[in-house]
Amino acid sequence: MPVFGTLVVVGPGLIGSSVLRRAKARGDLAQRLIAVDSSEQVCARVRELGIADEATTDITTAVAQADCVMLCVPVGAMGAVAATVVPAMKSGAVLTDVGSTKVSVIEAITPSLRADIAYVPAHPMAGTEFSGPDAGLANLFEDRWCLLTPLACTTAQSLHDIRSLWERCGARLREMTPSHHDRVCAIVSHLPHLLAFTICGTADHLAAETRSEVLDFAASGFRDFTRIAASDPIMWRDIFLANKTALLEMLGRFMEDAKAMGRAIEEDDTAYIVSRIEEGRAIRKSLQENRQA
Ligand SMILES: NC(=O)c1ccc[n+]([C@@H]2O[C@H](COP(=O)([O-])OP(=O)(O)OC[C@H]3O[C@@H](n4cnc5c(N)ncnc54)[C@H](O)[C@@H]3O)[C@@H](O)[C@H]2O)c1
Ligand SMILES: O=C(O)C(=O)C[C@]1(C(=O)O)C=C[C@@H](O)C=C1
Repeated sequence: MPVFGTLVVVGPGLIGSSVLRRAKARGDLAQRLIAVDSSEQVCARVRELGIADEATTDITTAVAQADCVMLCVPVGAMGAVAATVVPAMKSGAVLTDVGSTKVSVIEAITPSLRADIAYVPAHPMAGTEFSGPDAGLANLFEDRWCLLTPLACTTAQSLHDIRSLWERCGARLREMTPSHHDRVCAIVSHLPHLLAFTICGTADHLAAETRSEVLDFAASGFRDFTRIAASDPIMWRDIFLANKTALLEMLGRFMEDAKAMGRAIEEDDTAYIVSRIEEGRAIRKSLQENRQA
């Protein structure tokens, strides 16, 4: 039995097209799949890939047919998209989103909400450095966490249905408050991206200044940073600005710890250096045991 009659995915990029692929592959997420994108090129590609029953730029006509609308656009676009989508939705339908930040997305969407539309904010903690409809994978969410931040306007039925949808995508589910979500993601996702973009920039500037070949020797350690540094600039600009408070708090904590490591190196404090490295190794091991690495 499908969770929804018609599921409309707005923004069938990496995340949206992964949901569509999973829905096509299983057949029990929704009876009918509609992809909506502001780009006609993206819609044409979705049609070629055959991952939706319909792909259109006509957002209001599409969402009027939806039992569930899933917003998969960059977090900075969520408010404007919701302002167009919500008035056109039919009574009793469910609105959900996959944004990487929750407080700002909820604040942006809330002014458009209606009493007869249930809203379930969600965030699948899975992705890659690639974007667009070609980047999606039917198994992207397998064994990954999907974080849900239910609100007063999240009915029990809508929460149950969105939980079922993500379970059928293979995800593990956890519920938390939006502000807790943003602090957690600031440290495990947003700060690592900030560090990756920064270290690549620093190495690149050094190479330019010294006209040297430093980057030619960027083999394994540095290469691992370059994977996430290849991520989409618009998506990450939006996330950094949307989660400013939590991200700056984590950046401050990180800078204190990095300075402490610097002092330990300066002072040949071997015990401190070893204990921090051992902490890092223990975290990697626990992720592996939890099948997250
Ligand atoms: N990439 C990840 O690793 C990841 C993981 C979890 C959640 N997210 C979140 O999912 C969302 C989508 O990320 P993605 O990586 O799939 O992005 P993406 O760039 O692959 O896809 C976004 C799509 O939205 C479309 N779009 C943009 N503005 C639009 C608008 N106003 N109306 C209609 N369509 C519009 C774009 O044309 C594009 O096709 C973001 O909110 C992001 O924070 C991303
Ligand atoms: O694996 C990656 O490349 C990702 O960037 C995925 C990642 C993450 O940082 O873990 C990125 C943003 C999301 O909101 C969720 C997942």
